[in-house]
Amino acid sequence: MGGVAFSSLHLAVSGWGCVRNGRVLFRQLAFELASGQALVLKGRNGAGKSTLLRSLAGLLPWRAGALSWGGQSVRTSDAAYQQQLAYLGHQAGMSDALTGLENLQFALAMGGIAWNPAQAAPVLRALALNEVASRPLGRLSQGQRRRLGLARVVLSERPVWLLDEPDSSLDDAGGACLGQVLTAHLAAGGMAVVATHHGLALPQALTRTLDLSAPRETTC
Ligand SMILES: Nc1ncnc2c1ncn2[C@@H]1O[C@H](COP(=O)(O)OP(=O)(O)OP(=O)(O)O)[C@@H](O)[C@H]1O
Repeated sequence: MGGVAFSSLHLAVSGWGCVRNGRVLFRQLAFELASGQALVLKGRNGAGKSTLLRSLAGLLPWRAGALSWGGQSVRTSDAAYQQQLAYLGHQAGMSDALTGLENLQFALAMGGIAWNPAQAAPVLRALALNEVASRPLGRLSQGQRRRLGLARVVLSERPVWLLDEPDSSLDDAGGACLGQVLTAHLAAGGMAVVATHHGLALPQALTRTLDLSAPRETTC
């Protein structure tokens, strides 16, 4: 699929805690990721997977903790940190009126990336989007929308992927595509934090799992 190669990246989270509706979802949470590594977030509905991802993306406040990128302490609002992130939430964050391709072009332009058809073609092909990407998003199925969201992440050229249930609505083939796309990203030196209720086809040696269900003080 080509794409950008990353190297010598390091993300560290320590003492991380989030509160929602006055309830502590987790505290003293810690993990580190280096180039080529993934953290899979597991846990029952409401355990806090989305909250953790959104707090790491700077979309929700966190109550306590420290974050470092490349050995330097950062805040989630810092541009230097934000520029590393590709976040995929439950919502696609795309316009139903625009076609899939137009949505991708717009999202990439917002991230300062010029549309490159030669670079986009293999990604669209790998995600089986060739036939549907020229249709308005509003006429696509949930799984097709999810694949477009993944295409946006892949084409973002960002090293840190924060993915909230990227496998939702995907069929078996889509799940396999997701595994390939993630594996290629890790092989290129990227990193990922991925929430899922299912199994992801990821290289085991490069993947750790953090279960937010039971413990309130979690180190990984
Ligand atoms: N918009 C919101 N406003 C207030 N509280 C919320 C909101 N969204 C979620 N919560 C609460 O925050 C807690 C954690 O929710 P979160 O969405 O992070 O869990 P999750 O592990 O991602 O769940 P799921 O597996 O269902 O996606 C839950 O108790 C939930 O009720």
